[in-house]
Amino acid sequence: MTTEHEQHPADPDRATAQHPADPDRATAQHSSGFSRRGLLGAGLAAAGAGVGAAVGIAGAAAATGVNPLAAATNGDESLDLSQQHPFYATAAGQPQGGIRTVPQRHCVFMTFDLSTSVATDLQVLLARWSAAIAQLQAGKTVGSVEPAHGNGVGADTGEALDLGPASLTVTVGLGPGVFDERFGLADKRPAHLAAIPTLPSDNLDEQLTGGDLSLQACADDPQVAYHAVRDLARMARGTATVRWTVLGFGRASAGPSQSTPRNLMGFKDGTRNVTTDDEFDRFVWVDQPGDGAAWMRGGTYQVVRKIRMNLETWDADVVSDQQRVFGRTKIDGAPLSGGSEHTTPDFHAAHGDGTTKIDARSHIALAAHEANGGVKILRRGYNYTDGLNQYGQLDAGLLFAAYMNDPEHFERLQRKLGASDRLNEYVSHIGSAVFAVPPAPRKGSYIAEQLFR
Ligand SMILES: C=CC1=C(C)c2cc3[nH]c(cc4nc(cc5[nH]c(cc1n2)c(C)c5CCC(=O)O)C(CCC(=O)O)=C4C)c(C)c3C=C
Ligand SMILES: [Fe+2]
Repeated sequence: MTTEHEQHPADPDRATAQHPADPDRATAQHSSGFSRRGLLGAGLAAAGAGVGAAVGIAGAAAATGVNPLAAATNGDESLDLSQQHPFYATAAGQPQGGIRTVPQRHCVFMTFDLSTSVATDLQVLLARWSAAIAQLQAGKTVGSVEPAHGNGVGADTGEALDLGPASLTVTVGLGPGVFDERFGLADKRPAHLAAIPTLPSDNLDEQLTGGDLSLQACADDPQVAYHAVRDLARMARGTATVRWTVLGFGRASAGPSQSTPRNLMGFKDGTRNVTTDDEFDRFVWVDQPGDGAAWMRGGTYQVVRKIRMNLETWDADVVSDQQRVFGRTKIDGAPLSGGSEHTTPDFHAAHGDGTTKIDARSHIALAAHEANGGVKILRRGYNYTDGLNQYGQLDAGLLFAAYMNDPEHFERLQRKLGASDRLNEYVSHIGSAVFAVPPAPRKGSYIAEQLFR
C-alpha cells in the first residue's frame, strides 16, 4: 500500500502535513524532537509476543475472539502525543488539516449559527479562530490560563495544558447561510454550496441539522480535541452560538498506513475509500469553484450526517444476514464475492441458482462507484455514543463525515441508499449539514480571507 508520505512527492500545491515536498509541512512533527513511537511499538509487540507464547495465538483467537496479534501487528496503533500538524499553508490552495490527514482517534464536531449580520464580525471571528487554531495545533494555549490579575478571566480554559499537540487538526467550514442576504457575500458563494434537500429515509431532527459554521477537531487525545472546540466556541461568543455537536471516537476510516477500524456494528469501515493523489484531485479538491469563489480553489465540501444505529436490533440479527446487509464478511471485511479485504468486489459473481453473491440491495452494491456513474467520496467518520435513550436503549451510531468536490455526489449516493439499502432497517439519519471548506491560509492570513476582499 502507498503511504501518504509517498504521495504528491513533487507537487508544492498539494504539499500538506502529509506531503513531503515541503519540509515545513512534510509530516506530523515532533514538538519535542523525541519520538515515543518506537518505544511504544516495541513494548506492545513484546506484550503481544508474550501472550502469543503463553496461550498459543490461534487457540486464543478461536476460543475468545480476541486477536492477541492485534497489539503486535497494528504498528499504527502506537501513539505519539507529541506529534503536531502545521496549520498554515506554504503555498496557495493547500488544503486544511483533518481531511487528508491520517485519521486521529477522536473527533469533536460542532456547528454554529451566526448571531450577527455584520460581515466584519464574521471576518474577525475567522481571523481569531485561525490564529488560535495555529496555537492549538502546536500544542499551545490560546492565551493566558492564569491572568496576571488574580481576578481576571483566563483566555484559555487550561484543560489541555501538558497534554501535547496529540496530532490535533481543526477544520473550519462555512455553511450556506454565510452567503444569504445577511452579509452581502452572495456573489462569492461557491458553485455547489446549498442546503442538502430532503432525501429518502431522512428522519432529521431540526436541532441536529444545519449551521452557518462548522469546526471539526480531531486528535489522538479526546481532551485535546474537546479543549480546542470549547475554547474556539468561547471565542465566538457574541458572534455565533452553538447549534449542535457530536463527540466521536474510534475512527471509522483508515489512512494509508493504518489498519481498517470497525464501526459499532462490528464491521470494518473505510476499506474502499479515496486514497490516491489522482482520486483526491478528481473527487475531493475543488478545482472549479464557480464565479466569484476563487477563494475556494484547493478547498472541498464537507457533508456531515449523524446516523443513529438501532444496535439492540442489529445485535439480535444473525451474522449471515448482517454480512448480507453490508455485502462483506464480518471478521475479515472481505467482499462476499470472495477474496480478502482489499479484493475488488465482483458485483456480478453469482451462486449456482443465479442470485448474486453480493446482494443487490447490500450497502456496498448500492454505494460503490461502479453503481454511481464512477463517483467517489472521501469518508472520514467516527463512532459516537450519547449514552442511553429515553427507553434505556443504547443511543449510538456513526458520525458520518465525508469530503467531496460537489455535495451532489453525496446526494446521489444517499438518494439510492435511503431508498433501497438493507442497512436502513438498522439506522436512522437524524442530523445533517453541509459546509464549504476553504483551503488553509498562508501565515499572516486567515481562513477565507479572500472572501472579504
Ligand atoms: C451516502 C454515503 C454513505 C453513507 C450515508 C454511509 C453510511 C454508512 N456506512 C456504513 C458502513 C460501511 N460502509 C461501507 C462502504 C461504503 N459506504 C459508502 C457510503 C456511505 N455509507 C461508500 C461509498 C462505501 C464504499 C462502497 C464500495 O465502493 O465498495 C462499508 C464496507 C467497507 C468499506 O469499504 O468501507 C461499511 C462497513 C455504516 C454503518 C453507515 C451508517 C451508519
Ligand atoms: Fe457506508
